[in-house]
Amino acid sequence: QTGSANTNPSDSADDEYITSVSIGTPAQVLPLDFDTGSSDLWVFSSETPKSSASGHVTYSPSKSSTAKKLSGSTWSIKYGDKSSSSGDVYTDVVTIGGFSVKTQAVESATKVSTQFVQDTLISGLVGLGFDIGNQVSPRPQKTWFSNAASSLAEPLFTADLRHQETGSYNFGFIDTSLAKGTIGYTPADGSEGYWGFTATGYSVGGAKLNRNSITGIADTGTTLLLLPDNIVDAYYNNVESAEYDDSQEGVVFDCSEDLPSFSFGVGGQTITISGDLLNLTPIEEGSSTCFGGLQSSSDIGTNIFGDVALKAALVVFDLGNERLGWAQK
Ligand SMILES: CSC[C@H](NC(=O)[C@H](Cc1ccccc1)NC(=O)N1CCOCC1)C(=O)N[C@@H](CC1CCCCC1)[C@@H](O)C(=O)OC(C)C
Repeated sequence: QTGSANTNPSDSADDEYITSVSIGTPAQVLPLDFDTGSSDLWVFSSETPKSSASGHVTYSPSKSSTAKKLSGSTWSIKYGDKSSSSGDVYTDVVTIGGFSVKTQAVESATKVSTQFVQDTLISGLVGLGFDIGNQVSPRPQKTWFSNAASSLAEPLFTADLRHQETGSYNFGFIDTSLAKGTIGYTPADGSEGYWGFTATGYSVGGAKLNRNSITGIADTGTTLLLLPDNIVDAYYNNVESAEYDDSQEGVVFDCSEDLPSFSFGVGGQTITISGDLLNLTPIEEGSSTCFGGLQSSSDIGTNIFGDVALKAALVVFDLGNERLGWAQK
């Protein structure tokens, strides 16, 4: 068996990607953000304070004949951007891209931080990280993918995120036609709950790849490509108008500048992110100053190959073989 779900950028900056998920009987369809950087499936629900839930699609377990309360279980989660949520837990049928998991832990939010209240485009997250990262207590729950894996044709999923167009999350199969290049595989380290891996080097503007290990995570839930300062500086030294903007907390530049590409080596392949993918968006509507898709990882403590990098590739999250595959798109 397999599953295939379309995913769409939330806004003109591709800030996040939205995928429709069906929960319960009859199906309640919610727009969720698939996040390989976390391992909890949680939703805005009938238990979320009305003031916080305003403008959001919500899940009502009481309206689902297959919902069951997981009594005594609670959850609480905090993300890299300091947003947070918490609540209690139900199990219900969850269908993604036509594939159903009958008894999936659906974490219902009784509290959500301001960022989530304001982001009315999503009603929660589907964590696609490793089960060890799940935040339900006293008994951690499995992710949707972990529950699905044993029934899928192959225990893997692919992410095909695209700039300002519809992409896909495919489960149980690899559609190689989505990629131009060969898929290069490298070991994935799930010990922290994320999809960790090591890139073998980088280059700017199509120059020869210099060799230096960059250890980081493949994270569909992070907008940017976040790398060490020395690499960020090496890139922006080629962008004449680039400067650090304190209020934007990142490097900005003239929107009119042609940006060089950025490449990194992984699994014996070279993934090249085109210059236009590295211009994220004007800092404000109509501004001629733009915000860079490549920024420093120094205040996070880990390098993150987020959506800006993932948009350049077809990425295979291969749980069965504990490896990540990358192919140029
Ligand atoms: C350095 S880690 C920062 C990362 N967040 C982000 O990347 C958020 C995602 C977002 C987009 C739109 C609206 C709201 C939030 N974007 C962000 O901080 N941006 C500021 C810079 O300009 C680009 C947008 C993050 O916390 N990712 C979470 C998932 C994320 C999904 C959206 C809701 C908030 C939580 C997760 O992947 C995570 O914590 O990863 C860990 C391993 C770092």
